[in-house]
This record gives sequence, structure tokens and C-alpha cells, in this order.
Amino acid sequence: MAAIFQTLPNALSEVDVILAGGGTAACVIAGRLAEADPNLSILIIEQGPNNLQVPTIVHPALFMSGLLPTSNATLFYQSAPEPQLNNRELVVPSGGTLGGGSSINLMMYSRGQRSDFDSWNIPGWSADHMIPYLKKQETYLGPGPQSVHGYDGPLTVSEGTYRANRSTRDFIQAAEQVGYPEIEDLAALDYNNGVQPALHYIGQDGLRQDTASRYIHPKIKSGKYPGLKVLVDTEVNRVIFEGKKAIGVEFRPNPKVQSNHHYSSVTARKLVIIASGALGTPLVLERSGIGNPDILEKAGIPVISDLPHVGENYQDHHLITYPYYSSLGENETLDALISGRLDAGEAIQENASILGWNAQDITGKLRPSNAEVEALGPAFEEMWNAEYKNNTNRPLLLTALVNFFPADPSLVPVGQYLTASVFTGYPLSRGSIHISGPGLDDKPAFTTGFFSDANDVDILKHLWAYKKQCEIFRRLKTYRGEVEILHPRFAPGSRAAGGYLEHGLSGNITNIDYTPEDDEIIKQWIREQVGTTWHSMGTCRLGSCRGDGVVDQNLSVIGVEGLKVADLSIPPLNVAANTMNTAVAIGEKAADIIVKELGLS
Ligand SMILES: Cc1cc2nc3c(=O)[nH]c(=O)nc-3n(C[C@H](O)[C@H](O)[C@H](O)COP(=O)(O)OP(=O)(O)OC[C@H]3O[C@@H](n4cnc5c(N)ncnc54)[C@H](O)[C@@H]3O)c2cc1C
Repeated sequence: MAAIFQTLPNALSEVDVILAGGGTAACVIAGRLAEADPNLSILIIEQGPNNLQVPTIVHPALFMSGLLPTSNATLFYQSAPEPQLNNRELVVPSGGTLGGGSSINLMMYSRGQRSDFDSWNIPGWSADHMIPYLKKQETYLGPGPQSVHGYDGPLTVSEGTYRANRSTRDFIQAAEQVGYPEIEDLAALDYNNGVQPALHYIGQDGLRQDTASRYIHPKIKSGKYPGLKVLVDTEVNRVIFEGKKAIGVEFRPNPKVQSNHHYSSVTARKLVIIASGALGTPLVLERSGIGNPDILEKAGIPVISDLPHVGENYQDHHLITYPYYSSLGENETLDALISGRLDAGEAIQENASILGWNAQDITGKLRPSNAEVEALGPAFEEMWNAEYKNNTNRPLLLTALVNFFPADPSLVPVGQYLTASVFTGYPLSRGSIHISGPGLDDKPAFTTGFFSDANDVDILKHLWAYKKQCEIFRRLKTYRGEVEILHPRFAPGSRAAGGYLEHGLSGNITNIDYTPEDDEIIKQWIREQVGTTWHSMGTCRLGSCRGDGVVDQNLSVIGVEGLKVADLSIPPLNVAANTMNTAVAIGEKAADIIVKELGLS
């Protein structure tokens, strides 16, 4: 029997463990359970396609294809119109293929801070408890303290096969001038307030390190794990219960790619694990009768467990990108590949080393100075004093240097572009996602909640971020001015107004003085532009001990038996990092918990 299929073989009507969703965390869990017992029958059910050897997935430089609206490897969750965002309906992409987000993401390697895990305040989930799982997942080929890194895990973390050295060094000297030193290892949990040449989830062979390719496919290929099976292109509708005990799931072939639309079911002898991501998992739970009774009753679903926090507490990081003209050469950005001047097919045939590049060579975690905090006003200062002042481990802003124009290339002249990507570490705003009806075809009711915090402090964070990234970029030797269409539209004559500069800036560069009118223009721009960082989380949070949880410290769904959630929906509070590392760590810890509970070790 094949191990990966689109139709469930009759022989598999009953298995030991079912994973609903085959994304980042799910592949880690399935792989580790198979290692613990190769004969344990494990069935992953993934709504999207197999990712094995798909060129746009395995070659890092082709990651933009996962963001195209036509991508069959991506799920797009659309929000309702949000008044505080100029009534925009935000679209939040999420992994939609085997390997989930790890198969389509931008491969930035980044880890939460020590105080992030500690702030969750859940027994067994502090930073000290999580470090073994941060280590276990990686083969780390970067600098920094060996005590917090792993050197024999499935995911290689390296520089990849390509780096634009000139812009890397240029950015580091510019950041230094603005007050942010180079830090050896921002992923070591205890370091902050500086910049670092970025590391990536890219192997030394230049290939993406997604969890399906590293935890699942090699095991299937080896033939030594007969119990490990994957059903792709198949959507999980709901968990089936006998009383309060989860005994299986109901699923249907994904109608986007399969012609048979009949619902079927499969029985789980031991455990059902929902790992459909922070935007998918609450929907599966609610369709199964677990959630807020008001929402379930409105959708016509009988209540199995009254858990009002399912689908609440939605968080992301709020992202804005600011592009700049640059004097870089063709081989120092990805613009030629993205715009089609460099043919991707030829590059693959020639095995070009640029394919092993995600074009993000710098990562940074930054905090404002005391004077900058004061200048942002009393509401910001109050928040700062409560949440950051005495915890120097927390960055306000995360940034990356991006070597390409981040939108439709036809909007700008042919050339090479540098872009600041800035996102805030711990937004105060919260959103939610819920079912609007009983079935898979009912569009979810989704609100990102971005910038919905009471005192507009999340916008003030981005006001500071705009000014800070601008000062760094103005000091780059290759800086040639702002790309006007993706910067605030300042009034003519404002010192902040920018545009193309033939020779960049020289001499003693001083900071721009922004007027109150400039600040208002920036804030309005931010409202109009803010978008997702694709870091959805928090919708099924850990926390029975606080009475606001959906899962307990062992990831068991509260109020039922035989059902766990294990993905990025479980963190109760945010991490100041790109989130793949945390999702993988959750998968590793979940596997450990399950191996012990099932008596496999
Ligand atoms: C475009 C993008 C760029 C990103 N860039 C980075 C980066 O550079 N660095 C970084 O660290 N992080 C990045 N992230 C974030 C990171 O990849 C995610 O946080 C992480 O992958 C989430 O893992 P997960 O296991 O919680 O969910 P996912 O990996 O999203 O897995 C959920 C899976 O469930 C499946 N599913 C959903 N509903 C159903 C259903 N009803 N039935 C069956 N299957 C279902 C989905 O198809 C998906 O495969 C990025 C994410 C995206 C989307």
C-alpha cells in the first residue's frame, strides 16, 4: 500500500492516531510518534496537496509563488471589513499543503525571547522547559551559545547558498550609526536590541527545510515506518464523539481538486489531534461541538463542550514594508527573478546558487530610547512602563532587510530595490475567527482586530517603527531614496517627503524632524497599509488553570476525552519572533507528551 494517497484505502478505516491537518506541527508530531513506534498506525489528513519535490516549494528563492492568489499550496482567510483599518477586508494567507506554513513561508529563522515563554505562565511551558524542544528540532550552523542550540535535529538552520554581502554589511554599519549594534545571536533567547546577519531554514544544499520534507518524507522513503500514512487533498469536517470521547473524524475529498464529494469517516483507537493551524483548528473544534454555545447554536451544532474561548484571542504581528531605490547590482537582489528578467526554469536547470536564497539577510530586534518613549505620548508611555521598561528582554519592533521590491514589479522602474520589513512584537489588539454555519463551505466570520486596541498604542508602535527604519535606510551607502508609492504621502515642503535620489545622501546625515502634521500622515498611512506577518496564533489557548483556556497543559481539549490540539493556536501570548520555530517546538513537545501518554517510550 502506498503511504501517501488521495483516497483512503479500505484497510485504513481504523487507525491508532489521527492528525487533522498536516502542517508544520502535525508533521513533527507524526514523525516523532513513528520513531517511537514504527508500527503505530498514524494517519495525517491534510486538506492540501503533497509537497514532495514541488519546485516552487523546495527552492527558497521561489517563495513568492506561495503568496500568489492562485497558489494551491496556500489557504487565504478573508476578514470582514474592519472600520479601524479604513474598512479594509484583510486577507491572511496560511499554509495549505503538506508541511503547512513551513512549506510556503519565507524561511526566516527566529526564536521567541526567554520572557515570552515565561509570560505564558503555564506549568511545563516556561523557557527552561521549552529549550530542549528548541534544540531537538535543529541542526544549527550559526554562531552563539551552544547551550541553547541543537546540532543534530531534522531542520538545518544555515545561511543557505547565497548572501548579498554588500547590503548585509552596509545595513549593519547603518544600524550601528542609529544606535543598534551587531549582535552575535538574537535567537539565543536572552539577547535583544540589535541586528544580526540572518540565518534561514535552508540547508547547505540550498533546499527549504520544511517539516514534511525533514520529518515525514525520508521516513516514508525508507520503508521502515509501515504505520505512517498521509491522506492529502482531503478536508476534515469534524471530530466524531461517543459521549464525550473523540473516536474519529469525518472528512471529505477537497472539492477544489477531487470530483467525489462524499463524506466518510475514520476511527481513531487512541487519539485525535487537531493541528489545522490557528485559523483552521478553531473551525474544526466548533464544527465538532466545542466552543461558545451561542455561536454553536446559531450554526445549528449541538454542544459537546462549552468552551467560550475557542476562536478568540486571535493574534498576529502587524507588518508594513517600505521599499527604497538602491544602487545594488542585478545579482544582489531577487528583483530580476521575481520580475521574470531571470528565468526561473533556466535557473533550476543550471542549479543556480541564487535559488538557495530568501533575500532576507538581516534580522533585528529593536527598542526605543527613553526620549523616544516620552515623545510618543502618555498612552504609549503608560503601556511601555507596564510591559517593557523593566523587561529589557522584550523588543518593540522586529525588522528584516529584504532585497527586492515587495509588490507588483510593474509598478516601479526596472531596477534593484531594498525594503524594510517591520512588525511589532506584541500587539495589544486581538481578533477572532468562528464558524458561521455547520459546514465546510460556510465562510468563517473572521476579524483580525489589528489596531483595535483602546488607546491606539499599536499604531504608535508603527509610528516609531516608520521613523526608525527610515533613519537606518537613509544611512545605507546604496540608498537612493524612498519608493514614493509605498511611503506616506507627506505634504510638499515637508522635510519627511522623499523620492528617487541620483546619488543617495552623503556627509553628516541628521535625523528627520517630523512635524505633528507629518505624524498624522504617517498614522493614516499605517492604518491604510498594515497587513499580516502570516504569524496567526492564539485562538485555542493553553490555560485551564486560568479558566480562559481551550486546552490544558498536556494539550488535551478541556471537557472531552481523547482529543488534543497541537499547533500555533495554543500560545496564550505572543512571541517576538517569526513563528515557525515556536510551531515546531510545540510539535516536538506535543510528541513527547503523547509518546508518554500512549506508553510508547
Ligand atoms: C506566507 C508565510 C510566510 C511566513 N514566513 C515565516 C518565516 O519566514 N519564518 C517563520 O519562522 N515563520 C514564518 N511564517 C509562519 C509559520 O510558517 C507559521 O507560524 C507556522 O507554519 C504555523 O504552523 P502550524 O502547525 O500552527 O500551522 P500550519 O503549518 O499552517 O498547518 C496547518 C495545516 O492544516 C491544514 N488544514 C487546515 N484546515 C484543515 C482541515 N479542515 N482539514 C485538513 N487540513 C486542514 C492546512 O492546509 C495546513 O497544512 C510564515 C507563514 C506564512 C503563511
